[in-house]
Amino acid sequence: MSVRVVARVRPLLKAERDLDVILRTGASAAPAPVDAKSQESGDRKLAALRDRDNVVRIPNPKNEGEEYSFQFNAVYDAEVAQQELFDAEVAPTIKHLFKGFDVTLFAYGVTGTGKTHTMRGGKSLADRGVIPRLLSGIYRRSRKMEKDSNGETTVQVALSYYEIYNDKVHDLFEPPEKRTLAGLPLRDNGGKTVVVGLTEKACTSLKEFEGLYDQANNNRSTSATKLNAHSSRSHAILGVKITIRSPDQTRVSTASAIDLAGSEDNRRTENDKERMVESASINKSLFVLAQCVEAITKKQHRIPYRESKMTRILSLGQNNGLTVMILNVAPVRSYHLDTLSSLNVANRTRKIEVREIENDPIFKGPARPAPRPSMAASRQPLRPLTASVNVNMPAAAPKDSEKKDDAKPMKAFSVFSDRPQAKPVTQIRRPDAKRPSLSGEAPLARSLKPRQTLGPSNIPSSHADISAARIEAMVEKKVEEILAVRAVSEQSRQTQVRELNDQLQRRLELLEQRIEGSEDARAEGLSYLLMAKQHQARGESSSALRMYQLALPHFPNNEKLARKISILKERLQEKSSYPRQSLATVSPNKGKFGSMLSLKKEPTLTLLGKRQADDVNDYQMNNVGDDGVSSDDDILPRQNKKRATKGLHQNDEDVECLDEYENGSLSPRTIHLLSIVNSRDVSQIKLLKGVGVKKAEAIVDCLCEMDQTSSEDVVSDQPLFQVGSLAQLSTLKGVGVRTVENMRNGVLV
Ligand SMILES: Nc1ncnc2c1ncn2[C@@H]1O[C@H](COP(=O)(O)OP(=O)(O)OP(=O)(O)O)[C@@H](O)[C@H]1O
Repeated sequence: MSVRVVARVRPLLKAERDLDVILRTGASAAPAPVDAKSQESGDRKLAALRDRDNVVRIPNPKNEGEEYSFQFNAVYDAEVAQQELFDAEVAPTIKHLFKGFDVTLFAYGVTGTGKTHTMRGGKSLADRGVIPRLLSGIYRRSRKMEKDSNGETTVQVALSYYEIYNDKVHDLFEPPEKRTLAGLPLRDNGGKTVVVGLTEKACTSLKEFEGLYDQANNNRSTSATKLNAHSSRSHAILGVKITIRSPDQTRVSTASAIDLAGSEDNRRTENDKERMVESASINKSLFVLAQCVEAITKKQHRIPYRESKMTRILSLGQNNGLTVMILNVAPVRSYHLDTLSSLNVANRTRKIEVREIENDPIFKGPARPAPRPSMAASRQPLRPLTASVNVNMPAAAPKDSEKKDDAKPMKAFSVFSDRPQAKPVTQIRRPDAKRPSLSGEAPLARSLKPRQTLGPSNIPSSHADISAARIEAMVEKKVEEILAVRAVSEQSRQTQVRELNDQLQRRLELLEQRIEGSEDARAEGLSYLLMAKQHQARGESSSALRMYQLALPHFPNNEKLARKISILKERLQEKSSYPRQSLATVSPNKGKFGSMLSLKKEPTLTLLGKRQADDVNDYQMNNVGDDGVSSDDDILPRQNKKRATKGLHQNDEDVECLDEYENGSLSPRTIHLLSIVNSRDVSQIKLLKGVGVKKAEAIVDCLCEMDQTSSEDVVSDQPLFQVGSLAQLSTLKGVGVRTVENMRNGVLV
């Protein structure tokens, strides 16, 4: 089925005069065939409505004696009310919508020709445009469907509404301050172009719709121009998605109602810079639309859809379902060339075929094989309407006029060269019927030369003899357009660059963080390795093993490290099978846990006792195998007897300290010091006087080993090992008496 194209001529506005009317509408010499089926079904009224006047006639701008005529599916003159247009063109599409077909309705035309009036309309009931009437029809049909099915079928209506302003998509359901510079992105989804991140609002009644629609329209970009006090500066697209759920299937279809911005001649609009930029963007997208239409009808390989967001979304000729184009035209001379250009585009659009394919329903229950799985996704082939040859040429066109045109090149539209006819002024009515007629004024019509020029896309092919002045004007217009387009692209390029910079900056930061993170992790791993080596060098194999194991996650694929760990494990296992009795016999005080645990059991260890313990330690160290691996060596802290004896009597503090060593009574200072050590918190311990990070770590490691060994060898829920005295503290690995003194002296209580 081809795109249905209907023309609507608007009435004269207050500032326009009857004398300037140049358009004529009239019945085609070859009326469109009335659908036999609809007659049979008794729908004669609709058939009559649609079989109305279907030709628009416009004089040749260069020779007023000649007239071009364009035939459309229907033509609605100035007297046609909103209701009539809706009943004839839009109401019939609603039933298709409910059968699962998508419907696209769009208004096309020059600025100020009545597109918004047609689509949105006025506030009064009679003035309501196509969109509110469409919604009203949808709700009425939904209620009926739900009622007829006794509530088994439900219909949900959801709305989306967005505009394309300066080739950026903005959600009209969102307030303008939420807009981003780049607008919303488009994506291709199964052959359809979708806007990503668009708000979809469920809407249950016409009243709710009116509220939403009015609110959203306040967000639309409109401005006053010289040609239209409320000119739309954007293309507005309303999507009405209906979801019909019956017990066995769900059908989704969408009606898209599009109010395109109108093309404008900037010499007539006297637009300022901002309006110029908008205008250039509007003109560019409409120019691309015209190019798409031309490319489709000429069966060209490449259709430039992607050159503008509007053409991408409209996807004329690629969208399934039904498409109705309403061409809005102004009847007056000041629009002469623009009207001619619009008529040309619309005339070509008629030849575009649209596949009448309904959306696939979603079945409930077990999955059914899709009837044509490839069809839903594949795009339809583009082809011109084959039966549309010379559609504008009325069958009864005068033969002599054909002969007369023999020598001329073929025209895309028919030309009547009969005598100038009386202008059907009665057809072009002003909206305000009470307005006094100006027909008595001096006939200025002829003196008013059209100031606008044709764009290169829409110059009729017969215009071989265009005057130099006209060419100059065309060139001037084109240059202006190109400059404005450049301004738009420069603006968007700068935006892109800014966004790119932001993105790059963010990525750089992330990268830095990652590198820093990995470097930190590597440094940590290396420090574990270093500590492991130090432990190993000291013969503390189990500590070394622990450090190697801690290093392993930082070097996950390091075979050497894995090998070291397994060797150490083996050695430790071998050693753990050594008889422990030897130790027990050496020092009955220590029991089987070695010196530290014996210290734990003897918190009041004296220096003498300590020395005895040291002797045992030395003995044990001597019993360690060559490889330094021993079951107890890692548990037994080394002593620094020399340092202990040397530093104990240095001052009063030392004396107090010595007392504590000897009698085990703990001062608040010592209790505090021990609580810090027992906290096993490296960050706290390293702050103690004379203790750096390494020493703090060594202390914590030593305590952890004690915990581990205690829990492994004694009882699993053994409480953590606690250092109970200064003496005990001084026996820890890396801590001598001197260190204990320092630590204690530094503690403030
Ligand atoms: N059929 C009509 N009956 C009465 N008034 C009309 C009709 N069509 C258009 N008008 C009037 O013409 C003027 C311009 O119409 P409108 O704003 O709809 O044009 P437009 O094509 O949407 O313009 P733009 O592209 O600049 O947005 C308005 O004042 C509108 O009320």
